[in-house]
Amino acid sequence: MISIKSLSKNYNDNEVLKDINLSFNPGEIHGIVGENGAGKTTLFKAIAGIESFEGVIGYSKGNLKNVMGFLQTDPYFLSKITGKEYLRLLCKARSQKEIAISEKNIFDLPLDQYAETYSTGMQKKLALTGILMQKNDVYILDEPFNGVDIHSNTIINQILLKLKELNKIIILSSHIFSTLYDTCDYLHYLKNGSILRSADKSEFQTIEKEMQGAGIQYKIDKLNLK
Ligand SMILES: Nc1ncnc2c1ncn2[C@@H]1O[C@H](COP(=O)(O)OP(=O)(O)OP(=O)(O)O)[C@@H](O)[C@H]1O
Repeated sequence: MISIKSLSKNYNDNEVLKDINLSFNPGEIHGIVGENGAGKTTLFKAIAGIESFEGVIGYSKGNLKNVMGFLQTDPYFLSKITGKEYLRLLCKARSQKEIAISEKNIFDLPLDQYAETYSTGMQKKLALTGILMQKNDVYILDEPFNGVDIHSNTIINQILLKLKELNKIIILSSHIFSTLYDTCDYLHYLKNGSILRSADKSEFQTIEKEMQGAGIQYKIDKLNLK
């Protein structure tokens, strides 16, 4: 289990995360939803251990960093590294034995091409393939569906359900509610750095309505359109 207790984060005077308390169990898919700038990526970076924070993030099975795959919104690649080299590097980082990389190329990526020349969606698929090949226990996926074609979206959906079946911990963010309905067991609505509401599937619609309705009429009125 991952447990987050009293997590807060400031960037100078900007309090980006405020007293977050959450827990994630194996075999569960959790979705973090919220408007742009709500703090989703900051929360993910804190869990991934690449951002400082106040509070405690605990993992019941040892060092989280050694068993976690983090898919960033815009994955970073070293220059002049091919897709194949990248995947090999990630496998080596987990001391995986030499494996037939081309067999794992489920998104049909041009693996001999430099990763930096890939399109946005291809880069996301390469990074995702890499963390899947690592056979991690925990997956943190920042907008895994964004910029990815429909066919690949379906594949990612199925992968998530398979990971759940394998008792992994999965935490993801998305702005697309239909995909969240398909995959997530729980949703957490992050607003201005605080968890406004956590819900199981039976209450997803409440969160969707809350998010859709958040002051829209007031904002449109302010435009004073004529
Ligand atoms: N490195 C940084 N330095 C200063 N402020 C930052 C930094 N990173 C993020 N922020 C601020 O933290 C807040 C939360 O940003 P974050 O990227 O976590 O939001 P998000 O919910 O992931 O947004 P989006 O849906 O647009 O991806 C924003 O106000 C942002 O400007």
